[in-house]
Amino acid sequence: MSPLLELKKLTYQAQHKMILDIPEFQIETGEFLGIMGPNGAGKSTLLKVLAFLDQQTSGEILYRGQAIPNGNAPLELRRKFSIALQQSLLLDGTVFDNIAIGLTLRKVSKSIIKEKVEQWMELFAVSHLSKKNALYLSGGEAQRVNLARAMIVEPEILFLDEPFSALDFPTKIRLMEDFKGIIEEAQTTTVFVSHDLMEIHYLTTKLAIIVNGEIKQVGPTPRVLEHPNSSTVSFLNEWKKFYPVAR
Ligand SMILES: Nc1ncnc2c1ncn2[C@@H]1O[C@H](COP(=O)(O)OP(=O)(O)OP(=O)(O)O)[C@@H](O)[C@H]1O
Repeated sequence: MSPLLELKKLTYQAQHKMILDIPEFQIETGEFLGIMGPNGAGKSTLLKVLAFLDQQTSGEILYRGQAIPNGNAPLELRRKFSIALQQSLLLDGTVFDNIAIGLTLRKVSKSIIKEKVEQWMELFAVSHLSKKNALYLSGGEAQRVNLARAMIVEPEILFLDEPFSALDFPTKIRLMEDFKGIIEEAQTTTVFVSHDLMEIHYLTTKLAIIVNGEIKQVGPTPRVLEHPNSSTVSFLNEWKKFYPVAR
């Protein structure tokens, strides 16, 4: 069976600089892929290219074995993807309306929208905030609403760019626990950019380490963390001094 998404000979250049150079890479259905690497390594750029929010300079992206024309991913395909960023980018309106937006755009009936929003508000423990203006939420509440908004459309792939990084530690832990249960239940394929080894260790099943725009190591998360290769060992060992998941 073809991978869900596949990159072939992909490059991304900006201002004559090579930002990404990925000869091949696959994302399989159901995996929770972590992307980790130093500042400026190309993680967010890779996420944007994978989600068809930005165009590669050369190479191909295949969805279920079919090459997608660069810069012309059909709306039908883009609607299978959801993205949540570090900044929740909520709109001036109620929590209910913010979570509903993906369904409203898809012209889903009001009764189904109500049913689904209530279901997702409950899963993310924000039902009590339903009528509150989303611009006045705390950071943790806003990120719960952001994730509910991304999940309500039941995406085939969920793309996350550091969604927990601005949260204080207890808020982060509580949301990560809830989120992990939700993703496991929904079995959503997830691509997760993070700086934080604790988040990566707790959430992901597969880990790609990117340095200078190249994927230097990829494999099951425990294996990568326990057996860094010569290109990733210095990056991972710095982290492991403070978060000793494996030596
Ligand atoms: N459109 C652009 N024009 C110029 N440079 C760019 C552009 N897009 C990305 N870059 C550069 O590409 C490199 C990778 O950026 P990117 O944001 O993908 O890295 P990152 O790994 O997500 O970084 P961080 O961990 O700091 O968020 C950076 O040096 C950035 O300045």
